[in-house]
Amino acid sequence: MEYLLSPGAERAMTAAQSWAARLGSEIVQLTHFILALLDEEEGRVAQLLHRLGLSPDRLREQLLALPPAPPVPSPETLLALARDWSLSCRQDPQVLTDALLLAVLQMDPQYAAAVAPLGLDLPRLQAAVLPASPAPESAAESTPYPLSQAWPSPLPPPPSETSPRATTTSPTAESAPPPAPQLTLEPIQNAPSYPPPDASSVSSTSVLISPASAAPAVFDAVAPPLPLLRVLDTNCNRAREALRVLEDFCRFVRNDPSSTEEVKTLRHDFARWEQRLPLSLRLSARDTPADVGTTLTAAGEYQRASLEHVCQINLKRLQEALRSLEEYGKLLDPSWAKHAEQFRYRTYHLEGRLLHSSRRQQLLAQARLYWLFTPSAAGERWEWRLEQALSGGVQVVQLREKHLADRACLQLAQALRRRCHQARVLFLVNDRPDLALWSEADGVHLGQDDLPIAQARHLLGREALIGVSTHTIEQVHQAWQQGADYIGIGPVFPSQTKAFDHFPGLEFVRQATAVSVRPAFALGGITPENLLHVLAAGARRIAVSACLSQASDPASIAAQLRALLDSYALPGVNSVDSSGPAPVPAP
Ligand SMILES: Cc1ncc(COP(=O)(O)OP(=O)(O)O)c(N)n1
Ligand SMILES: Cc1nc(C(=O)O)sc1CCOP(=O)(O)O
Ligand SMILES: [Mg+2]
Repeated sequence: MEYLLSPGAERAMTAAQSWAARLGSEIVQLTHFILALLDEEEGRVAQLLHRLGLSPDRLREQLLALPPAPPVPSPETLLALARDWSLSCRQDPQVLTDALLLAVLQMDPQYAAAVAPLGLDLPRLQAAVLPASPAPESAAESTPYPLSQAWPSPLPPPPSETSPRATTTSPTAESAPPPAPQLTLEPIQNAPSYPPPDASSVSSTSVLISPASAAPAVFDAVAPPLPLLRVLDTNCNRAREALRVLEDFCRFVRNDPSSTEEVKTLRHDFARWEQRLPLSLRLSARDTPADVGTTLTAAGEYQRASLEHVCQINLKRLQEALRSLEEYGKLLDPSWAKHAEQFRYRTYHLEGRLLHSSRRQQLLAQARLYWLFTPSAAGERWEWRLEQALSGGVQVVQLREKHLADRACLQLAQALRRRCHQARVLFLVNDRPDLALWSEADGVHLGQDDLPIAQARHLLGREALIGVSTHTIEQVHQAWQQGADYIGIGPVFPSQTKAFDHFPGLEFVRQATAVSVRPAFALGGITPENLLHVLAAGARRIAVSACLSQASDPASIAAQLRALLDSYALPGVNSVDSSGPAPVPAP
C-alpha cells in the first residue's frame, strides 16, 4: 500500500533506521522513531514540544537512557495507524510528522506509559496537536495550535461508564476537553454489509472506517463490532505470545535449530496474516482496564512443573487462541477463518515434534551409559559380551570397527541393530553414515575428521541421531550449532582403546557440561573407580569401551556404572521424562 508522507515524515522514516544502526540495534525500535522525529529541528514535532515546554535535547537524553524499546511491528503498521488518524482527524490521508509521533506512542501501551513521565503523554500531545482545520505541513510548520483545541470529528460513545474509553465522549461535552482517544472513527448508524448485530449494539459499539484504511483488511468499509474486535485482538495477542514462548523453548531448551526455525516461520506467517486486521482497529477496541478477564485467575495459572510443561501449556494456549480466531473469524470472512484453521493444523505438527518426540530422541534423552563396541576384537564371544552389556544396563551401543571389510561390517551392524532394538537400546555406527543407513541404525557417530554433520544428515534424514566428538569448547558450541543430537566430550583420562597426546580432562568436562543442554557423554579411560570424579565435574552420561570390552564380567561392570550414574538426576532439560527416582547425592 502506498502512503502519502510529508517530506519531514519521509525523512524521519529513514532517520529512524539510521538511529537503530547508530545505537547498534538490528531492529528499529519505537524510540528510534522518536529520536528521528526530534532531529527535525524545524518540524511540527519540535514546535509541538516547544508549546508543551519540552526541550528536544533533554528528551533525547532521557530517551537514550531508557531500556530498549519494543520494535515497530512493521513500518506498514505504523504508517497505517498514522494515516488512519490523519484521515479521521484531519480528513487528509497525508501523514505529517506529528501524526507519526502519535502513532509511535500508540504502538505499545507499556512503552507509552514509560515515556509519558518524560512529557510524551499521549492524550496531552493529541490535545495539543489538532488544528481547527487541516493545514498542509509545509505551510503549517510555524503555526502553533492552541492546547485547548477540540477534536474535529465526533467520537464513538464510550462502551462503559467506568472504562477509560469514557474519554472518547464527544468534545462538545461541557466539561474540560477529555484526553484524546486513540482512534477517532465515526459511529456507525447502520451496518450495510456487516452481520448481524442488533440495532442497539450497532450504534453504540460499531465504527465506520474509511475505505482507504480497509484495503488490506478482512472486511469492506464497515468494521466489526467492538466485542468481536476484542475477541480477535485478544486471541491474536495470545497466539503471538504463545509462539514466542515456544520459540524460546525450541531455541534455548531444546537447542534445536530445526524446530526453532519451524516456530519462527509460523510466527512470521501468523504476524503477516494478523495484519489483515488493522492495528488501528484493534487498538480502538482494546479496553484493558474494563476487561473483566484481567482480574480473574485460574487454579494452576502460576504453576509450571517443568520446562516441558511450559511448552505444553503454551502449545495448548496457541491452539485455543487459533480455534477462537477461527470460530469468530467466520463472522468476518471465511477465508480468514480458514487460515486460522491451517495455522492450528501446523501447531499439531509442532506438538508432535516437541512433546511426542521420536522413540530415538526419548531413548537418547534417558541414556546415561554408552558403549563403544568392537565385536571383531571379542572374537567368537562377541554375542556373549553384547548380552552381558545389555543385561548390565548399557543404553546405547556403538559399532566401532576400524579395520573390518565393509560387507562384514554391514552384516555385523544389521545383527547388532536387530538385537539392540529388541532390547529397546539405541544402536549407532561409528564413522560411517552409509553403513548406518543400510543397517537401519538409529544414527551415526562422527569425529572431527569424519563427514560433516550436514552431509550425514542429508544422507540419514531428520530422524537419525547424529553424535559428534568434541575436544575443545569451541567444538562443543560448533557441534550444537550444526545440529548434533549429542556430543562425546573427551578424552578425560588415558585410554586403552585409543592413543591420545592431549587430554582436555575434567576441566573440559566441566566447561562442556555447563554449556550443554543436550546429551553430552564424557569418555576416555572411564571406569567404576574414577567415575565419581567425572560425575563431580558435572557429567551425567558417559561412554566407555575398554572397561566393558575387556572385562571378564561385563554385566557386573555395566551394572556398577549404571548404579552410580543413576544416583544422579539427569538435568530436566535433557530428558523427555525427567521424573526419574534419583536423589542427588553430594559427589
Ligand atoms: C560417543 C563417542 N564419542 C567420541 C568418539 C570418538 O570419535 P572419533 O574422534 O571419530 O574417533 P574414532 O572413535 O572414530 O576413532 C566415539 N567414537 N564415540
Ligand atoms: C575412541 C575414543 N574417543 C575418545 C574421545 O575423547 O574422543 S575417547 C575414546 C576411547 C574410549 O574408550 P575407553 O573407554 O576404552 O577409553
Ligand atoms: Mg571417527
